[in-house]
Amino acid sequence: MGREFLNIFDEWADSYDDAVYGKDDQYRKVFEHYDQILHTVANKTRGRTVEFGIGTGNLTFVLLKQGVDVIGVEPNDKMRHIAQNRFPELSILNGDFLTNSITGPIDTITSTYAFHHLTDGEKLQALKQYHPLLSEDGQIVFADTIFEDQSTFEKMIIGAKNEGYNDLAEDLQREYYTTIPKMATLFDQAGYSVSFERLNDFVWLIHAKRK
Ligand SMILES: C[S@@+](CC[C@H](N)C(=O)[O-])C[C@H]1O[C@@H](n2cnc3c(N)ncnc32)[C@H](O)[C@@H]1O
Repeated sequence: MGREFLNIFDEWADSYDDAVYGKDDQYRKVFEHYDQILHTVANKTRGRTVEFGIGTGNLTFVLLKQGVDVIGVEPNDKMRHIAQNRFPELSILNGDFLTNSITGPIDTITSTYAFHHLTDGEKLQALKQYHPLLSEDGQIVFADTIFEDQSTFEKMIIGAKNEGYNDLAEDLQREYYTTIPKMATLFDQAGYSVSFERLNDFVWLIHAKRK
């Protein structure tokens, strides 16, 4: 479940790092301040940490540099091999947000640019699944594309089309991007208090603690 977009990363794996560092016009705004976003997430991360959807390992790199005890989880074979070659010593599991062999206690669950691969129903399921695995002061620190409300979301799709960014417009309509009010409800229903902080025009920091 939540694995329906994995084939996109078979194609994207080799050029993914070019996109995050501004070489793909369509995604320039999505990845604006990418390194700063990774550092914002890493600076909030502490203790035994699980990172989902590590991709080529860019957040992982920052976490390891900061001495964080991290376990990576990545379902796409190509992405996982890139990351494993980059960090031969690191434990990187073949799993996803919902199906994995992670056991608690975990102090931080983190992820960047990946939680939108789950439907809102699956997001709720994942958040409920993590609750008993988190230590008493455990936390979730995500950065992902999310919109203030439905009308902002629709304007971003129209904006992408007007710019001729058809891949981006298609992506925004294909994957499971959600809105802040909906995400806040999901965290509340799963037993967390949550806060949001804007990191660029598309991406917000989502920081949650067990209630
Ligand atoms: C846009 S990339 C983000 C990579 C990296 N976290 C970053 O910030 O650059 C999304 C990653 O999420 C992974 N992914 C896709 N579906 C997933 C799922 N259901 N559970 C966990 N990871 C998933 C993809 O394989 C890909 O590596």
